[in-house]
Amino acid sequence: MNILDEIIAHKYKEVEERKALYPVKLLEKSLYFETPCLSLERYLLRPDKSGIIAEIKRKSPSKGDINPYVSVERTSIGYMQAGASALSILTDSNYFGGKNEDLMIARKYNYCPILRKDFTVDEYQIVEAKSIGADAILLIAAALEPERLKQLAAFARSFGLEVLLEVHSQQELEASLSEDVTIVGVNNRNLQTFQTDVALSLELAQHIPSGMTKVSESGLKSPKTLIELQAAGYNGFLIGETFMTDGRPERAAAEFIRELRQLQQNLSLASAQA
Ligand SMILES: O=C(O)c1ccccc1NCC(=O)[C@H](O)[C@H](O)COP(=O)(O)O
Repeated sequence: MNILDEIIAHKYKEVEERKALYPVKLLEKSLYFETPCLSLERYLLRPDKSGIIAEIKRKSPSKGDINPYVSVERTSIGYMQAGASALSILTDSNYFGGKNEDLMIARKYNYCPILRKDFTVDEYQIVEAKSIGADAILLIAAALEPERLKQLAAFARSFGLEVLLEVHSQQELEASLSEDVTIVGVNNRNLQTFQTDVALSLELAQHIPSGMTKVSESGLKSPKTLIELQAAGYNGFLIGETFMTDGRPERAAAEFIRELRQLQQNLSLASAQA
């Protein structure tokens, strides 16, 4: 069994337990339930922003502990002050050390789109995502049958949540697209080997229908790589480890974004002179 299959099998059990503990009616009483969502897609396309979705990730199956005692309040505020476009909060506890409260803290302190990064397999988790203040959810093509994925995407949209569809191949992409998906993420991490390779994003870019917002996910370590991805049509960049392995993730993000802006400025100067 690969790690994704293991995570998904565990998630089905976890969701059944949560349904018994916190019935949907209880979730619907949340403070955030009636609040309109902020559009992740719109923020990723804003020219004044970096396109970076900065992630809070305490641990992972590939790396073990990364930053287990991170302050979500300080880091999320710092990420946004550094120029991130949005936040990604891992709420899976068993494999990533996250919790719903992390997202609720990020929501309390930031006015920006928040992606609930979890392994969504059931409508219950979508109601939960909305109730804790998320603006978007992740649906992973490798974890769901295409028809099931489309049902969940439609359900998410009915709550105003946007969907980031995560794919690893052209086949997954073609099988999972629907009118409810406008943001496609290519995950550069091979979940069998845990190796990351940005070449996958560069290769799949041409197969993502125009009009979709493209996000490259995982293993993004340098601003130069983002410049290359931008040239291939990517507007969004999901970054976790590169920031979280620094004792001060928000400082790492600020340095990264400063360097990115400098590279972008050099490029536009060069093209103006040409
Ligand atoms: O990160 C892992 O080890 C992992 C293993 C199995 C499923 C998902 C996994 N990661 C989740 C993510 O998608 C990443 O946290 C996200 O794309 C950011 O990646 P990175 O910048 O490399 O931390």
